[in-house]
Amino acid sequence: MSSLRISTLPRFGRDGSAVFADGLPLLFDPGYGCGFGRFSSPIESHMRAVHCLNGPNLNLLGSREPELYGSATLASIQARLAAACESRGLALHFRQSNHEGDLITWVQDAGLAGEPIILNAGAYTHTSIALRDAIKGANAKVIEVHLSNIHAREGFRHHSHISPVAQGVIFGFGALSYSLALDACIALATASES
Ligand SMILES: O=C1C[C@@](O)(C(=O)O)C[C@@H](O)[C@@H]1O
Repeated sequence: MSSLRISTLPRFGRDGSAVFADGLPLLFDPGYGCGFGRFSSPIESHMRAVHCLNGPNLNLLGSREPELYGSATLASIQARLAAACESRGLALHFRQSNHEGDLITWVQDAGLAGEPIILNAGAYTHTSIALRDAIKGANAKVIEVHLSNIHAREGFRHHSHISPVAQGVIFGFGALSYSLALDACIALATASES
């Protein structure tokens, strides 16, 4: 799996100079091989994989309270993220479980591997101190997502145990929340390495 490059990859001519598919040459190299001529700053990230973890009842998306969660199924969200990841050379580990312990194990594994997580913990968002501790304990980089606007709903959904240990939170955009979270993951990884 190649590392992420938010650009076309250059080809190398016989003389060793780099040229993009559109004919533009590599204009500068800041010393670590990721300076592309059309950009003023390095734009390479070494992020190789993204985890998308989904909690209880999200397997029912599509038929579950569509007025709140929309008509997209979890499989269609997975397909959309997989295509976006593939086009960027990233592996996607997409999982769903109705069991808190599964989510904790997956968060630990991704966190210890240094790989970012897009996390929709479902109702565990509002109840699970154990999940919060897993994020903190494994130093996991988490972007919390929700399909619905949890702050426009019942009071018990307004508190999240995840938010204080997340890098950021995206909610209220339906299935688009996931795509926005992936963009945020990539932007954060890119920024942290430039
Ligand atoms: O299961 C869910 C879905 C949810 O996480 C969302 O994506 O909007 C919001 C939670 O409050 C709820 O328990």
